Amino acid sequence: MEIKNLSKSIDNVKILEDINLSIPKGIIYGIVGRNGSGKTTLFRSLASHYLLDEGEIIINQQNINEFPHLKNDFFYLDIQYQPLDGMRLKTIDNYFSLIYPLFDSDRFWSLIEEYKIGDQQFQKFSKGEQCLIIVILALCTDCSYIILDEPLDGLDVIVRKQVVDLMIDTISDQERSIILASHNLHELEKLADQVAILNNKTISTILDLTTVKMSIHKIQVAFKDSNLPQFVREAAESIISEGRVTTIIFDNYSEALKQRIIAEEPIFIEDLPLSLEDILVSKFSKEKLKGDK
Ligand SMILES: Nc1ncnc2c1ncn2[C@@H]1O[C@H](COP(=O)(O)OP(=O)(O)OP(=O)(O)O)[C@@H](O)[C@H]1O
Repeated sequence: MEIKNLSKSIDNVKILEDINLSIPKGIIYGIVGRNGSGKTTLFRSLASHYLLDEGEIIINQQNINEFPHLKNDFFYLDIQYQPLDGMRLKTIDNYFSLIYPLFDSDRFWSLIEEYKIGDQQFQKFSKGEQCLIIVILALCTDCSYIILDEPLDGLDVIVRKQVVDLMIDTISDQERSIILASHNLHELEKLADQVAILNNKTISTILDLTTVKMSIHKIQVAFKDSNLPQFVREAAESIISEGRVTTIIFDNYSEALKQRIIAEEPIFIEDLPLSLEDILVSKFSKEKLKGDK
């Protein structure tokens, strides 16, 4: 799917401006943004709940406005409008079978049984159970693009794992993609293949996490006299010191650089796991860091 130059205003206020994204099949694509940055507006635009002011959405080289059947390729339940409240599972099954002619009812009931979900009106299920049901519903449609708004928000570790397993199952045939919003970077770093940052009404950065994680490196180091060698300062993207211990993020870390640091005889040097937050720091902090030196 290609999103080209998408812009959207609500009540004459520009919410999204010139969004460009390319979302391949078979991946989990994260959209990160602060509260109010426009994630839900983007999702409503993709799901054709909103008309676009400008731009186009292209699937297989076809504009979805010119080929309206392609709009059925998006799964998006706008839970702010509580679309399933009042429905029991049987009604939900009937409803989805009506909307999506290829809805797989057998699979729906077998997953409901597998995840031991009882039968009651949708609004009476816990948040985690509601989330599981929504992901199960998405999985049982034939939609290629499954949009989930904060799917793991507030779930305990067990339900979170169940939802994540279902998501991975969903994309495993390489025929579908999951597009999910989050403001929780830790959540996305384990899950998403690519992440787009929504900031100031537009996509400010797109990160391919697999590639990025190979080049960015985080270490903790301490030197006897607390002073960092100048070459380390110059190579670093981010430096945070607490007493003698300094945490450093490098873009383009190499074995040669590591050996050069070791040659300075630090008291200790240790590799640290890299988080998505570190990646963002490394991408955005260079200017600030230079100013601090
Ligand atoms: N129907 C509406 N009428 C007026 N303003 C709206 C409407 N929907 C969204 N907005 C405004 O658009 C901006 C983006 O809202 P949106 O819900 O898309 O953000 P979000 O990134 O999903 O936020 P959150 O992370 O808090 O869910 C906000 O400033 C919001 O007030």
